[in-house]
Amino acid sequence: MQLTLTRPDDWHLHLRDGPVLADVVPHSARQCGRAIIMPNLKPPVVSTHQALDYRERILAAVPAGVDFTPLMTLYLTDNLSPEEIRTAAASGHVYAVKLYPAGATTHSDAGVTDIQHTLPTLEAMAEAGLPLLVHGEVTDPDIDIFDREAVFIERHLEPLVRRLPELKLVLEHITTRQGIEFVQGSGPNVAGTLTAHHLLYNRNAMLVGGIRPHYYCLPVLKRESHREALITAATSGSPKFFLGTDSAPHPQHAKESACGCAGLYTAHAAIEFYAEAFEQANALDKLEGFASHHGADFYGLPRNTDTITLVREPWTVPESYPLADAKVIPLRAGGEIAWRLQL
Ligand SMILES: NC(=O)N[C@@H](CC(=O)O)C(=O)O
Ligand SMILES: [Zn+2]
Ligand SMILES: [Zn+2]
Repeated sequence: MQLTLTRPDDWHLHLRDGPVLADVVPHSARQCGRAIIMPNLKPPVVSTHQALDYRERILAAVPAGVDFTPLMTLYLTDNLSPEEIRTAAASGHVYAVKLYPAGATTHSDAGVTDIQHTLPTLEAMAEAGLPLLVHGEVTDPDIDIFDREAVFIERHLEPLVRRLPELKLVLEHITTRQGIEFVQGSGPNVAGTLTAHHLLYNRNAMLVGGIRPHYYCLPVLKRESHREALITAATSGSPKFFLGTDSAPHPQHAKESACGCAGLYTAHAAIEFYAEAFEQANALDKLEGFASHHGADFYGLPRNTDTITLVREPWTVPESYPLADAKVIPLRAGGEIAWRLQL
């Protein structure tokens, strides 16, 4: 069996920086035409100038003969100015701004402490048509980690959408039924990305039979009823939902630790994982819209014109991939994947 689709794009990707680029960029570049590159470097990408420099370093790691366009983003802080938004939009290479609540996830210390502080900047974004990408979790220590997405929507996103109804907004890596309902209940300028791992796994994968750090990410995997809501949305054909892997490489030692980092590495087989999830839901006919059309349409970019082909031919994922002088343990390490990308 074979499946040919318009080349997908990844609307949420972490590539990191420095020598690891040479190891991780080729994985995404062989599948995706474009990717929205997350700005949570250390220090974060907070200016157009930094984003353009980072873009050059990514391009230098794209293998010869491969066409891959990094779509850069800025990291929203309490201090990002409306002027910088206009510069970013005019650069032609910055496509969105990322909101991390301070302390919510990996490298988010510089994040926003109060969305109210950023309103003039968000207004400039609405004017420029630059989307706000949201890591939607509260950081309030009183809120249970499994409830942090739902509470963020109620406390912050719903008021924000009421305050700035014209702002384009993407709720990233949705993990709950409440996240899906928020996107469905909002206007056409509000969309959501879904990761392959949240479509394939519930929290048992992380916690049954031992604690499995390579399934730990933020927002954390949720219970099965939430996963089912994500699958229903992804396979619904709604243009509001599209592919964003959130592939987030961490060195093996940083994850296999008493305090392991959040993030799953899925870029080595992203489209194959999504194909598996859609096949399980009997909805392979909906994969192309989700992976290759809806995101480009939302961002107002042309769809890719070339195609990829997946063949139903199982292969075994390596136990690890190199990550500069360390290793990254990919999702499904040592296990089988049903679909293979034909090169
Ligand atoms: N998803 C994760 O668990 N981690 C991401 C950050 C993020 O997307 O929140 C990372 O940068 O490692
Ligand atoms: Zn995030
Ligand atoms: Zn992410």
